[in-house]
Amino acid sequence: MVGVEVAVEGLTKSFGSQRIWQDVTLTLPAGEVSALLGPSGTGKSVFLKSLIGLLRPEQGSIVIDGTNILECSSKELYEIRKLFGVLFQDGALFGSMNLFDNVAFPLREHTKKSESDIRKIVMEKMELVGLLGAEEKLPGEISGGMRKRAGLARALVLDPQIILVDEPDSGLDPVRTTYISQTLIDINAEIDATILIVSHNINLARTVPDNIGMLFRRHLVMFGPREVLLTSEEPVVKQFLNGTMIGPIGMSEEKDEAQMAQEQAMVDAGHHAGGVDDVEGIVPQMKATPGMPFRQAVARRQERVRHIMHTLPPSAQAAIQESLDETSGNGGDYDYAYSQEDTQVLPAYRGEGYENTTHGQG
Ligand SMILES: Nc1ncnc2c1ncn2[C@@H]1O[C@H](COP(=O)(O)OP(=O)(O)OP(=O)(O)O)[C@@H](O)[C@H]1O
Repeated sequence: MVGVEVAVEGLTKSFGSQRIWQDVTLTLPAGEVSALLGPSGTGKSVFLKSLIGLLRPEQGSIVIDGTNILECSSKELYEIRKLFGVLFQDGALFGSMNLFDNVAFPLREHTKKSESDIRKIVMEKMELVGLLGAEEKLPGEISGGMRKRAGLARALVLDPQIILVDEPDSGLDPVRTTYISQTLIDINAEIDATILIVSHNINLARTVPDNIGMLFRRHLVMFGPREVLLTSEEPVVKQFLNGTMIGPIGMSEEKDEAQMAQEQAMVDAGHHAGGVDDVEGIVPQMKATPGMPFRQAVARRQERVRHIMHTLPPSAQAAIQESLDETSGNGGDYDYAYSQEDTQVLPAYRGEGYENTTHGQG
């Protein structure tokens, strides 16, 4: 079963007189992984909360499984919400419950499953996120990365068709961020859920999603196949992807012309603009861990993108054509990104944070 599509049209949200974003239109393709990027404060979390009906945009529609959740009854909304699994930034665990009970919570709340069935499901999800053995721990006793993975396990127990993830990288080091990214890709391979990740992590944006969108200055700058954003010449997109100070994104507010000119002059005079050196173009997308099912979303997306190819900018078309050529050459088989040695890192990592993990001896 492939996850369901989420179709957003003309969505506008304000708090009082503060407009957060307006006229946002995008479709999360069924069963694919999408990411929504944007500088801090552009309303990514507000967008995510709107999709599950926790916040109510004043205009537009959000159609999920044939139902516009902005117009439906609360009973219908309740049913639609059951399709979702949500991972909030801090994992949103109950501090007084151990990880097992936290993960079991939605099952006890929303199903009539027996305790032995619940145990089976909980242990399966704990294994998927690499937390087997930590069931008895309290959220306060584990690292932020483990809490996130426990939150992810809990988001998965009702077999969601849509998974929303709010900043999976917040508070994690780059390596842990990559592991959680890998877990999300593996989950997509395994259950074919529609996934939306909200983030401002550049590495994650470059390597994880099939589709990318970006919010800036109260508008959706773009949304489409990853190649469109990753090859974009749009100044705000280029600045974001390279993390430099040069461009329209400022420290707090948007910059004015005078400030941009002043910063450009400093850089011209040899001042480092920060960020990495210009990374151009596209790096390969993460693949499911060897041993996981083949990620069906890849072929589905290729088929979909083939049909809209002529509507995309030339640079994106060229990048897509290149990836199509690569995969058609060997009968649609993708070579694995990880060597045998790399995969052996995983079990060791899975013991991360347990008290009896042996540490190096200096
Ligand atoms: N319930 C609320 N009531 C009033 N204003 C809110 C509410 N929730 C969010 N906001 C405002 O909406 C704006 C966008 O916030 P949001 O958290 O969605 O940004 P974000 O893009 O997710 O930022 P970050 O990347 O820093 O997490 C902020 O100005 C925030 O103050």
